[in-house]
Amino acid sequence: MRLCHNTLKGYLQLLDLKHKPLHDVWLASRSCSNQHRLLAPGAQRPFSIHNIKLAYAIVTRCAFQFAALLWNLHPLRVLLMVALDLFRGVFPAFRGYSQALIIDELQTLISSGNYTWERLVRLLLVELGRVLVESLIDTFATTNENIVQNSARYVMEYKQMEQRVRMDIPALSDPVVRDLFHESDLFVRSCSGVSSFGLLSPFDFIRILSLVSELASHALVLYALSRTGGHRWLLAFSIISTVLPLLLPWMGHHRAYFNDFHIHQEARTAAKQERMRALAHSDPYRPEVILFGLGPWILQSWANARRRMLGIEHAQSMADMKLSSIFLSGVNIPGILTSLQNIPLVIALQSSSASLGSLSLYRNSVQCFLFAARNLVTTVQMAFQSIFLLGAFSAAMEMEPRMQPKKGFALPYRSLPKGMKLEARNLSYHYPGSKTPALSHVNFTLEAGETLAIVGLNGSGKSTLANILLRIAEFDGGELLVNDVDIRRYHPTEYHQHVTAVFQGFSKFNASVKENIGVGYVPDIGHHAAIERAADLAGAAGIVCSLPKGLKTTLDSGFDPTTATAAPGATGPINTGSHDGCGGYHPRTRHGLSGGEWQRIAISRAFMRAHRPEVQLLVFDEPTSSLDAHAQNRVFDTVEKLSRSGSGGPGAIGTGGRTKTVVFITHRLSTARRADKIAMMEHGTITEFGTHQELLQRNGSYAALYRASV
Ligand SMILES: Nc1ncnc2c1ncn2[C@@H]1O[C@H](COP(=O)(O)OP(=O)(O)OP(=O)(O)O)[C@@H](O)[C@H]1O
Repeated sequence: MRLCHNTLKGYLQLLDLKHKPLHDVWLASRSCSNQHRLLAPGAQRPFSIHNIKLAYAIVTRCAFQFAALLWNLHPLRVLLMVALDLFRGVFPAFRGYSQALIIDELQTLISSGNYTWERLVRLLLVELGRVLVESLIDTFATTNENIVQNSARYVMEYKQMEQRVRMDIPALSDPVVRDLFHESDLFVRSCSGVSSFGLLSPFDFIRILSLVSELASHALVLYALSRTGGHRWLLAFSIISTVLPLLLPWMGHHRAYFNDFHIHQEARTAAKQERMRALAHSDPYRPEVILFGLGPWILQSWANARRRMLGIEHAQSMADMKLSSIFLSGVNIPGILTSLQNIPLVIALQSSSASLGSLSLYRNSVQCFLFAARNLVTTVQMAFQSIFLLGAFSAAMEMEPRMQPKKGFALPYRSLPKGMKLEARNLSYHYPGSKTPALSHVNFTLEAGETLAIVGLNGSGKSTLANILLRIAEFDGGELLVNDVDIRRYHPTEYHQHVTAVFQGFSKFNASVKENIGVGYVPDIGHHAAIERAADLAGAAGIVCSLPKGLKTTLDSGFDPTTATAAPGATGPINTGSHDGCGGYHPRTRHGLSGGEWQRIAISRAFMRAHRPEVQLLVFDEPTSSLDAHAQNRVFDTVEKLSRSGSGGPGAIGTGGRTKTVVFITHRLSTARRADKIAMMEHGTITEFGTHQELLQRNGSYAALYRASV
């Protein structure tokens, strides 16, 4: 009755898992015995009943999709791959049989003294043919498998990147989502055998088939031999002595490896060690490392982390030693048991009429069985871990960006002729994990075509407000109406086509000037004229002309994510290089730019699309903080022209009526005077809002206005 109850409970749990979102099943596999903690992303899951149930739930939901993905790539090749893997499994048994026939023939030759070589030569030729066919099939199977594997990796990498670029900031700022993508990435990389689990691959599932067929073929040979020889006890002895060495390392072996505390401590220490190593190797950080004399501190911190790491590794190995006992690890028990397998052979040789060939086949089969069984255990362990990564991959593919409107709620963007109308009502926003709000009850209305300057102290929420207006971040309270429609009803991708911006922390790419500017409007990235026009509007034409290769000059951002060799603010050109396909090396020069020059490149990027008729909102977050007074005025004059229609038809700029709304963020009240309206921000809220004149009247003077903002 009790058993029945437990079975029912287990079944209901499985049913429950079946209905849980895949993401939740994957997350459950990361739970530790300490309920408040999760296993680090990429950590191995313990082999427990709970995890086996989770693995089963993942396999039943994802294996078919994964198989379908492979099938859709190359149906014939996949079929061939599975068939050949099954077929290759029986090769070792064939090999043993063929070699046993040769040994038997040799034994007959020697014992009978009848030297007719004809049959032996025939057997040798057959063996040669077998080796040839085996290696041909092996080569074909490996090539076929590589093609399937590479295609699968291509498709999965593509899907993974597609999801990555689809995700918005609210989704990616969730640490669980970041971990999910991390494990999904491990799964994709594991397709070519590269992952934190070692030589793991989703193709391990297929390798299991091959190992099972190998085991079955050896078992069949052993069964046939022991039946004809009549020595079943020999077979039993061989099996026990074969299986025991496999079981020994497992006996009483709860590895410290799976200890939650050790996993977390190890992950933290490894991260610290890696941070210090990166700091020592990185050139972008070099000026501050030198200036602040960070060398000894880096060394000390790295050494502490390294020593702690070695301590953890030592503690783990001691725990392993304790569990499997010093005696067992000191004496080569598996070796002794393997040599014990020779005993039945010697007895059989003396007591029966068994031939030398059949005994050698017997010995070979036992050895191969042992080897294949060991491989199977390792492969199953790997495949078990792979299942959770597969779960992460499939769950990541199901993720939806958080800012996407639900079906039925979405509306197409509605344009107004004069630009974008913005209306914030009690807008509030908390950064994830932050106790104090970055924005709190922000209220303002900006009519279409008006210019708004947002002024405030550091940390008052200006950039956060800009990101919300640009639909980069999602607010968590209040309302934001764009052209009288709730902004959450617009699809972010569509909305972004109607805005352009210069971010305070704009991107600097290690790429040509052309690409650095052209990404502002990708359809025109190849049009030199469009890029030159944008650079000219931003006052960057002179910079481009002075560069050695003009628009084609490769810029140095000061940060290289792959090699981390470039220095920030480098005054001279830096040499990096690229390898050609023929083993040659071409040194490539990257050109550094000053802070103000980079800022003009970023403004050019925003100007690539600012003139386009569909663009209705221009947001500039501290666009001129590094520019001299002359350049600053020039940029603001251009922004003014860009926000008005010209006489040259749609897209022309000039002095006509307003067609775009402009929001710029500044610390300077003198700059803010250029705007139609000024918003003074303090502690995440707007304390003053109105025209320049209104604010002056309310506060009396600039000084009072400034004090009001402080
Ligand atoms: N990613 C983040 N996570 C948590 N808090 C953040 C994050 N970014 C900004 N904040 C906090 O939100 C508040 C507003 O930041 P915001 O960048 O909007 O200020 P700002 O007015 O633009 O400042 P500055 O003039 O220095 O650019 C600050 O208190 C800041 O510490």
